[in-house]
Amino acid sequence: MTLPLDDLAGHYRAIIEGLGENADREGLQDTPMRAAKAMQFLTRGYQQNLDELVNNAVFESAMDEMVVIQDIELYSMCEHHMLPFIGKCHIAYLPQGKVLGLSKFARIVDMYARRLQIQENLTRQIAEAVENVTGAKGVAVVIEAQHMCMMMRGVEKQNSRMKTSMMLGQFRKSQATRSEFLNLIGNHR
Ligand SMILES: Nc1nc2c(ncn2[C@@H]2O[C@H](COP(=O)(O)OP(=O)(O)OP(=O)(O)O)[C@@H](O)[C@H]2O)c(=O)[nH]1
Ligand SMILES: [Zn+2]
Repeated sequence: MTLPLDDLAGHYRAIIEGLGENADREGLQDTPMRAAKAMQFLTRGYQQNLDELVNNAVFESAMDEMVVIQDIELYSMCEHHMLPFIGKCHIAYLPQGKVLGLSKFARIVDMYARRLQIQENLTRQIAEAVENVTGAKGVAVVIEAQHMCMMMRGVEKQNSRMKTSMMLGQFRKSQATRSEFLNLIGNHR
């Protein structure tokens, strides 16, 4: 399902005028529709769902050791200011009979990142999705990101990063499992 763009473009025109600009001047004539398409792209996660995305790419496997997918890049939009936050996501899971197609981890990250988010909820949603799809004994997700709302405006801090983690199942119960994961992703960086 794709939402109609004309309404959104009209709202962008109002924003441009609200800024005191002339929406009809040459450089801005196509901007409302362009901006509407860009924003729809940046929030395309609303048009996706987990079942279609995974597309049955869950495979039987006797693998029962930790699997880590590291440094999945992430572009999201903060729900407070509608400004980007950008970073990396690391995912680990302990399979129990089933493994998930590698690309699907990145697709899950994107589906939830490409919405209006706060980093904490994004972290939790990714972890729960991986748990649901794989039935794993445990899932861990760490996100480290920089928020434009803190860099370009507000407190204007250029170097701070936010780290969030969500530990489910064995990663929550066992300090050793958690440490193994954090060591593997080099969490001292
Ligand atoms: N916990 C959390 N906070 C976030 C995230 N993205 C933005 N924020 C914060 O949301 C808060 C909104 O605070 P408000 O005081 O309502 O808004 P504001 O006046 O624009 O805040 P300042 O950014 O401090 O200027 C700010 O502290 C932001 O830094 C996020 O992903 N997680
Ligand atoms: Zn913000």
